[in-house]
Amino acid sequence: MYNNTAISELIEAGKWISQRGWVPATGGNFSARTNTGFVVTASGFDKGQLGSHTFIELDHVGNRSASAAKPSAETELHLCMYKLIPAANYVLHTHSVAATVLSRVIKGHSLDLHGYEMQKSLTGITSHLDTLSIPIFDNDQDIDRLSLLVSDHHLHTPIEHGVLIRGHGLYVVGRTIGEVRRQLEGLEFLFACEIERLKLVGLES
Ligand SMILES: CSC[C@@H](O)[C@@H](O)C(=O)COP(=O)(O)O
Ligand SMILES: [Zn+2]
Repeated sequence: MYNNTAISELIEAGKWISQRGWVPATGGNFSARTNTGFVVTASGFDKGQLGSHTFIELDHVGNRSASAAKPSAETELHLCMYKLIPAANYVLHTHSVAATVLSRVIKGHSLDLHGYEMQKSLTGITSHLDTLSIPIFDNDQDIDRLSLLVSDHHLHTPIEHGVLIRGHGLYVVGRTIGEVRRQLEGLEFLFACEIERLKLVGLES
């Protein structure tokens, strides 16, 4: 993947994600694997108004070439995903209301969804009877420590679609820009459904 292609795809994705309200107030960050490493959004920009100057190039181990802009504060989590999941070529991190609230309301270490036809929008899920499990990690301002936790977890339970960070947001991965966008949209739909369901039946159901 060439840097310019990746950057254009992420700029487009950023507009779409922002229109849906999933990256308010500069929240969120995006990246794509490239021939030389990966590109990640620079820190503190509105992710709905990205331009080529709002991306930072990093190599395979996360070292960056000299640049005036600062890479995302959560770059280490993107690097972590690329190291853990060889098939992941895109990582989108969003801060939707649904992901933020649901990850707080569920007290355990995973959100387990079943019974929804739309689970099939996630790669590898073929039935509403399957369980779609998204791990939840407690938020931590120390992103290196959080990344280590994610890496340790992956050793016994491989991350397939993404992870939730409690009270913070979602990280979703994909092989292509189309796949990562579909998985993000599918998960957001399911999170919204699950919140509505829990409001009606209560947390224990
Ligand atoms: C707007 S506060 C959110 C940030 O702390 C962070 O969680 C985030 O997603 C954006 O950080 P950034 O450094 O712009 O990539
Ligand atoms: Zn964030």
